Amino acid sequence: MSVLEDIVAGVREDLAEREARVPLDALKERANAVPGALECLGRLKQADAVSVIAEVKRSSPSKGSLAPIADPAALAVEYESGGASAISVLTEQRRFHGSLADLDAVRGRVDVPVLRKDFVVTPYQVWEARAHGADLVLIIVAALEQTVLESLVERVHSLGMTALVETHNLEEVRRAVDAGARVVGVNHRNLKTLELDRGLFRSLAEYIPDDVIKIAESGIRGPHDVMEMARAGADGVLVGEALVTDGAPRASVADLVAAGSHPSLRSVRPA
Ligand SMILES: O=P(O)(O)OC[C@@H](O)[C@@H](O)c1c[nH]c2ccccc12
Repeated sequence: MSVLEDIVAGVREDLAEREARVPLDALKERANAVPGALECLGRLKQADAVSVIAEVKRSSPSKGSLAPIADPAALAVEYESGGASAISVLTEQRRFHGSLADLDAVRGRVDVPVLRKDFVVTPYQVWEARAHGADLVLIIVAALEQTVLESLVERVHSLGMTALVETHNLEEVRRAVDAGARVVGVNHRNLKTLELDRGLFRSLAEYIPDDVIKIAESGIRGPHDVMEMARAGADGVLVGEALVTDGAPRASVADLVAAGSHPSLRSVRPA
């Protein structure tokens, strides 16, 4: 079993328990009662800037424990005041030590879009994301059959949210685009082997259509990497570890944001 399959198996078990507790109808009612999802496309693609999606992440299968993060909302507020375009919240429990309670806490304290970062395999989880105030939902191509992928992306969009469709190779980029993705992420980390390839975004970017927003994910260490991703065509970056481990999240986000609008990048951006 790959790491990804193992994680998804755990996610399905936890999901069955929640489905037994909160029936879909009740979830839908709650989803319809919360404020509508924020528009995300304009925030993720900005002229002369790289959007920074800053992540609340305690732990990961590749690195183990990263930071305790007793107050995820306080961290998210720091990210927001540093200039983050969106906040990513891991809600997977077994490997990443996240929860829907973290999502609720963050949603309650920031005004920027919030991403539910999990291993989404059924529509129930999409309703859950909306019911807990998410504006963006991560959908991982490698975890899904094409028909399921298409229906999940459609469900995310039909609930007014935006899907961040994550890929790891050319075939997955094509599948993401076919499924109607408006935002495609390239994850430098392979979720099946946990290996990191920082050159991956650069090699796949040209296959993502111009009208699709491009996000480089994982392994981004600092301003230098943000500039490199911008030169390779990234509209945004998704950063977790570097921000949760360095002790000055607001300043670190601000440094990444500044790097993304560095004057030297003007020549690489289409006018
Ligand atoms: O902590 P990093 O290396 O900056 O990575 C953040 C983010 O890209 C990573 O957490 C991630 C990207 N895609 C995922 C899918 C599932 C879980 C986690 C992820």
